[in-house]
Formats: sequence, structure tokens, C-alpha cells
Amino acid sequence: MKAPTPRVIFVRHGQTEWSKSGQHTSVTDIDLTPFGVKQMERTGHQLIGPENYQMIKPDSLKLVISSPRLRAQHTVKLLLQGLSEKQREAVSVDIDQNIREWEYGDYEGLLTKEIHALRHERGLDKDLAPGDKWNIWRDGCENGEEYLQVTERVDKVIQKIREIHRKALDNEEACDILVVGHGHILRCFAARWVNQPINTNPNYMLDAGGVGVLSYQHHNIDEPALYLAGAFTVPVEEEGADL
Ligand SMILES: O=C(COP(=O)(O)O)[C@@H](O)[C@H](O)[C@H](O)[C@H](O)COP(=O)(O)O
Repeated sequence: MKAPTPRVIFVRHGQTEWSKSGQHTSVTDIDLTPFGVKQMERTGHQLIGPENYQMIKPDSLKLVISSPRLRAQHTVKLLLQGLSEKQREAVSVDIDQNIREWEYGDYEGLLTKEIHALRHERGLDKDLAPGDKWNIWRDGCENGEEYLQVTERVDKVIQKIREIHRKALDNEEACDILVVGHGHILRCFAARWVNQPINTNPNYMLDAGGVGVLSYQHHNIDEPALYLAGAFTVPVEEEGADL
């Protein structure tokens, strides 16, 4: 049987007090709420393991790439906690600065409406069309990052993944890579996976605890694609296996 096409399963960390309130959280190193812990334990149980209903088989999971932030690393631990010690030891975990959250600079800790008010006070948005407001994709963050900086570092993560996936495809080996990060950076990552510019706002949604999948059409590394929906719980590879 042909190996399944390599995939990236990306996960935004579970709930924090600031993801709950809508405050912009980049470098502030807060942990998950008790609900966030429960979310990610349950997600890990559904997502990774040897059972038929689990989407990522332990043997296929070759690498985890995580943001350095505590909320992301705690999420990784919870996602992997259902694996045996041996299975956990077999998975490499890379802590990668390039998948840290978009740096919000002066907007760290603020709600979107507070950012709009601050920029109004500073006279920054006066040239925008009536009704138009700051958006991070186009306008970036004062004393933080703008879209080209974020694009550059996300592209490095994609390049690293493509090299691993290319080898797996050449050798017809299953290869899932788990990427654990944050609300904005993972939306950038998904857009860049399919070569979209991010300054036009990719219009994706990603809740705390949310899971998404990226792969390649036609089993071809040169056709990266976003999995809009997948028959993950009963993959076609299982046809005839246990009727
Ligand atoms: O801080 C954010 C993401 O960081 P993390 O919680 O570590 O994943 C942002 O995405 C905020 O949560 C943002 O304030 C929120 O998404 C509201 O944004 P918007 O709907 O565009 O007003």
C-alpha cells in the first residue's frame, strides 16, 4: 500500500486568560487555564494514538515543532501524554523561535478596540478610508513586527518541513509533523503554505485549542494545499482492513 501523503497538523495552544479575554499575547509568557488544560488533554486523546479513531498514528509522528512560549510547550506535553514512554521518546521536539507569536510591540496585552483607540489618539490612521481600521496583516504593530518579518520566519519553518516531507515522499514513508503555536502566526503559516501573501489578510479563523491540517495534492510535494476538510476519522487507507 502507498504511504499516506505527508501532513502538517497544526494546533493553537489551549485557552489562556488572555485568549479568553481577546488580549493580544505574544511575548507575555502565560500558562493555560484549567479549561485550556482539559481542552488539550481531550484533543490529544482524540488526535494521537494507535486507535482507529485517532488521526495521527504514533509511528507516523516524526517531529513536533513548538513555539518557545510556555502555553505552547504545555500544550505539546498534554497532546503527547497518551503515548507510551517509548513512543514519546521516539518523537523529536524542536523549540523553534520562528513559530513564536507575531510580536505585538506596543499592542501587547491590548484588545483590538483598545488598539484602534490608541492609534486614533496617536493620529496614525487618519489616512485610512472612512470606516477602515487598523488591521495587523496590512499595518503591523508599532515597535513590534510587520508582515514581511513574520513572512520571512514562517517561510523558514515551511522550508524545514518541506525537506523532511520530500525525503518521506521519496521513501514512501508516512510522515506527520505537529506544529504548535499561536493565533496569528499559525494563520500566517497556513497562508504561506499555499504561497499566499499575508498582508491582504488570509481571512482564516483559529480558536485557542483549534486544529488544522496542511498537506499536498496528488501526493506531490510541489502542490502544497490546505485541507479544507478531511475524512480523518475513517481514512480511505482503512478500506477493507477490518470489515
Ligand atoms: O493574542 C493573540 C494570539 O496569541 P495566542 O493567544 O498566544 O494564540 C491574538 O490572536 C488575540 O487573541 C486577538 O486579540 C484576538 O484574536 C482578537 O482579534 P480580532 O478578532 O482580530 O479582533
